Amino acid sequence: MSITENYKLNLIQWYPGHIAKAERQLKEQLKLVDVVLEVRDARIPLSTNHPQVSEWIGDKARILVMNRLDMISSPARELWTDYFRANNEVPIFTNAKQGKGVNGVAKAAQSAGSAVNQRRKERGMLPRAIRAVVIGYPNVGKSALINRLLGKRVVQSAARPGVTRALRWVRISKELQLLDAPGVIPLKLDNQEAALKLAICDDIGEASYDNQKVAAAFVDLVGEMQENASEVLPENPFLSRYKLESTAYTGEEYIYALAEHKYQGDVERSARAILTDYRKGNLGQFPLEVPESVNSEQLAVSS
Ligand SMILES: Nc1nc2c(ncn2[C@@H]2O[C@H](COP(=O)(O)OP(=O)(O)OP(=O)(O)O)[C@@H](O)[C@H]2O)c(=O)[nH]1
Repeated sequence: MSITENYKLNLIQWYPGHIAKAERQLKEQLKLVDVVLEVRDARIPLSTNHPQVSEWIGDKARILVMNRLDMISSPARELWTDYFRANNEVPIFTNAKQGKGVNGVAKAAQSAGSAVNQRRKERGMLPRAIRAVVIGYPNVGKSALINRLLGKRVVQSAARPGVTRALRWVRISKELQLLDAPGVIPLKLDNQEAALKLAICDDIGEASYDNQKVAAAFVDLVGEMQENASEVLPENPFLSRYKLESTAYTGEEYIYALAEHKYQGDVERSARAILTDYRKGNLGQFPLEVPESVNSEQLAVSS
């Protein structure tokens, strides 16, 4: 049985009308640009990939940005780099909060868009600035990336998922323009394994899930990763943080045991602490997905 089935998780956030509207807005934004900067959460590169994005982008140039570099380990980064290279993609890893890797994104956008000016030249037209848009799932760091590309804080960047609004062109350089409003990719939650990881990473609205179930599933997921992909994890994240060994418990039992051990029996507090600690990096820096041989689907399936 999979972890999500085990906890009867049914994570749903967006209404169909809301999804259709977000999709329409995204397609409008995509029509305006030469280059698409697609931001994913480096902790969950597959779960922050919407299966229809490639179709929506069509033949426009795409730069794949793996944000939250600071939240994964170096072996995880290497595994993902190799995985994407094998698929003919060169991901750019960024920490948009601190600006790391962001210059590389601007350079890549400019060179990816240079074909536009080549075509204009062939038609006897003058070159123009390359137009780009940042797109991605809610809360992956789109606004933070735009702000860093601009070098100042003009786009609201919030810890709350889904805080994004109206359209304007902004100049990054003489050669590069950006839509100041990021394109929000509607969450695809019919894959519950992916939805669980989005919830753990706070890339989904909090109202839509039960902290205790999600935290319990997270503990189980980490346990499976310790068995299958230990090279990307710290040795014993829960023991180090809470002085309470996790391996003897199921995720659900652990939430209760931790509540007794540290939070006067308050299970909700225990669950929230675990999720917050992962999101803040207090359990160490590690991803929830690794590619290929130890791939995420396998990790999500318990015996
Ligand atoms: N640790 C870390 N935090 C980041 C990084 N990038 C963004 N953040 C933080 O993540 C939160 C969400 O970032 P935003 O830039 O608002 O994300 P967004 O994708 O624009 O979100 P929506 O507007 O909800 O679609 C903010 O608290 C940022 O400071 C990063 O690389 N590392």
